[in-house]
Amino acid sequence: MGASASKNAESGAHGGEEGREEGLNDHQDGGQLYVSLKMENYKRKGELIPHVYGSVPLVGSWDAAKALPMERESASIWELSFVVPPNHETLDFKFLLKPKDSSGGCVIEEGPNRLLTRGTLQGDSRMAIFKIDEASWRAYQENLQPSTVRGIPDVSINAPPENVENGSSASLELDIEHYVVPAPSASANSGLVYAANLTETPRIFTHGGVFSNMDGPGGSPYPYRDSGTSTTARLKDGQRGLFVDRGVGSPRMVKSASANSFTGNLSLDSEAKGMPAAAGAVAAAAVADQMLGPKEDRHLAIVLVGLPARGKTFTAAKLTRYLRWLGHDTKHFNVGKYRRLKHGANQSADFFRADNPEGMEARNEVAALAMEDMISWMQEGGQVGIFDATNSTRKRRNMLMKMAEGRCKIIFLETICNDRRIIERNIRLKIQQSPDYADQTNFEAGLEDFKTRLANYEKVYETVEEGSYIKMIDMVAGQDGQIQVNHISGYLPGRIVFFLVNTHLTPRPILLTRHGESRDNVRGRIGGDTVLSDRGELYSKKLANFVEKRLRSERAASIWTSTLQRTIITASPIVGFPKIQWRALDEINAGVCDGMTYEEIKKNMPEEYEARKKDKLRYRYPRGESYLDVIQRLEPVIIELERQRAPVVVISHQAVLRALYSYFADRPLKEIPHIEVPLHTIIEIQMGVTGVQEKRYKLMD
Ligand SMILES: Nc1ncnc2c1ncn2[C@@H]1O[C@H](COP(=O)(O)OP(=O)(O)O)[C@@H](O)[C@H]1O
Ligand SMILES: O=P(O)(O)OC[C@H]1O[C@@](CO)(OP(=O)(O)O)[C@@H](O)[C@@H]1O
Repeated sequence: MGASASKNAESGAHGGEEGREEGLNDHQDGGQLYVSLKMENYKRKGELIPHVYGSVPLVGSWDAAKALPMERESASIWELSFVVPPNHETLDFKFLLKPKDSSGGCVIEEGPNRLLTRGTLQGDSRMAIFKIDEASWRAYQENLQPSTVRGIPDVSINAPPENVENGSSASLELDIEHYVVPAPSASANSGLVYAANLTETPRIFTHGGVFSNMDGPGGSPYPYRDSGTSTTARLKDGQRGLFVDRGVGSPRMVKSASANSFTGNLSLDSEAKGMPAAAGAVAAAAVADQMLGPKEDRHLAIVLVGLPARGKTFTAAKLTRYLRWLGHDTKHFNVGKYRRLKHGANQSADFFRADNPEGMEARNEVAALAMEDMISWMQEGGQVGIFDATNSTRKRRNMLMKMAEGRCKIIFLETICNDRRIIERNIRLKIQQSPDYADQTNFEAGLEDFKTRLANYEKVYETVEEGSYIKMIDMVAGQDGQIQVNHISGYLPGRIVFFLVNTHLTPRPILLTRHGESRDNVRGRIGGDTVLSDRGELYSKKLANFVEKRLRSERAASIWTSTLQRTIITASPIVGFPKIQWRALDEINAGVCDGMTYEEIKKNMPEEYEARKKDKLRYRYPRGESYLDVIQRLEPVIIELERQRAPVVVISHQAVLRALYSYFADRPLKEIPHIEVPLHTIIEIQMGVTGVQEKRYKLMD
């Protein structure tokens, strides 16, 4: 049994530990005491209601009929709270069980009376034993440290104290580089790899086919250099047409291991149609589309349009990452990759002339091949295909629309940039990054060739005026950009527009860290709302020191925390930056398991333990959340992180940071629950013009 007390009747968070009594006496001088008694039983499913009765009128004066019923706090935890004056007379009490329907008599717990003096429970906490089968109830001691953060506003800022050293015992080396540790191999380093290399490989390669180059100027067999694949293209003379193995691949089905996960009520038939691995709004929209939408609308093709070096591949990669993270089955098809594999990576600008019939035919052919691959994949269950090429003439777009007819819905996404300086920078980046110029040792010659290629495209470029489209106009040039949309409707297109409106290229760091070690971390208890351990306190000071040094030269920055006190307290020594509490950043809700150790869950709720072990991503704690639920509620956080132009420090929790990190690092959903996010370590995500880069600092063990 447990009791907690504080001066404030609003507190009383529970953390769950037996035998701790600290913290009470500090809060008993005057005012009222908040007392919270808790009982826990996993086996009884509510036929018996625990009550409290005792020596004072408040709890029935030992009259069982007047005993106070406890309230159900979760599936297995019952709670009774009341307020007493700090100098209240000693309260003797006992727990008793009464049947729900008041039919039979009540059962009073065995053993001596329990004693509450000045809000403190006297003696050892002990199990409550009743003389009926399976009726020993766990009575556990609460976290007695009253919240120190309740009632602080959602946004706050603490100014630097005058002449006060920021925690001398926690001072950092002057050089923060001293704390750098290697990032894991699958880290967030898209900025170092050209995005097109990571796109889909033609099926002809993945399914053992052979690429023909008869109609292209490529010539003899060549090995293809591509950091994203190890594919070697073999060319076979005299072979026309392309071999695409259509008999492969199966729908990506989501099978739920947990009865509570979102597919629980869907028929196998609708599962087989390939629902996304998602919860909440994404799942609801997917179900509605399956049931109500026209068949072709179940698959969406985002077809990029734009001149070279306008950020098409960059945007396509980013959108792919976002949609995948939300749980939409999404693939990025880059026609340039198909072209390089079929015709070689070093075509000169001539290849791209509109009056070069061979070049035109070769380019249309690879575009058609990529489109076919994309549609085949959709027919096997794929949801969103991102088709990345210039598609800069109406004729090419007509070809694509014809191919898509009755098979998928097309939305054109045109990137337009009128800023010469940005285009010049993009061109230089392309020469450095694109495999097209990997063999070109003379940078200036590469530059010249690319500019001629660009001019060839400009001659015949036709902006999109047909069908459904989204135009991003000067979106990276500063605040003056705009998005134009035409004929856009539906859940997913709406989300895509919202995402694109908020993204930009302003370089800035995002620092992700867990709170300092909490008392529950020390005890191995999950969830809860405890304060920090001594080591956790030390980390909070080191973190403040680090943030001050790392963000010294930044004009603006903000600190985001959850609403749980371990993150708020971790942020408290940071001064001079606004702090914002986000409920969305709260740790995964462990529902009825909140406050337990993993061992306790294994022992008391073995089915839950096993179900989570089997499918940690989809498993939803009874009355709590799954990782997929967490991802859903983090979507506004991701949008806001994309929208912010100043640095942000996010102080949150293990599960939440796994989900956020996976977005930046483009890690598959299934890996999210297993990503390592160590305590006392800062993951710095640098957003910039080439993508995302990661750096890690470990401030202490
Ligand atoms: N909307 C945009 N407008 C202009 N430049 C952009 C945009 N988005 C990204 N960029 C920049 O363009 C650079 C080149 O982009 P890339 O995607 O390779 O161009 P494309 O695919 O159009 O040839 C990127 O590294 C990025 O810095
Ligand atoms: O999903 P798993 O691996 O259980 O990790 C999430 C757990 O991490 C913990 C610590 O065990 O997070 P944190 O201390 O960062 O708030 C728990 O509160 C939370 O339930």
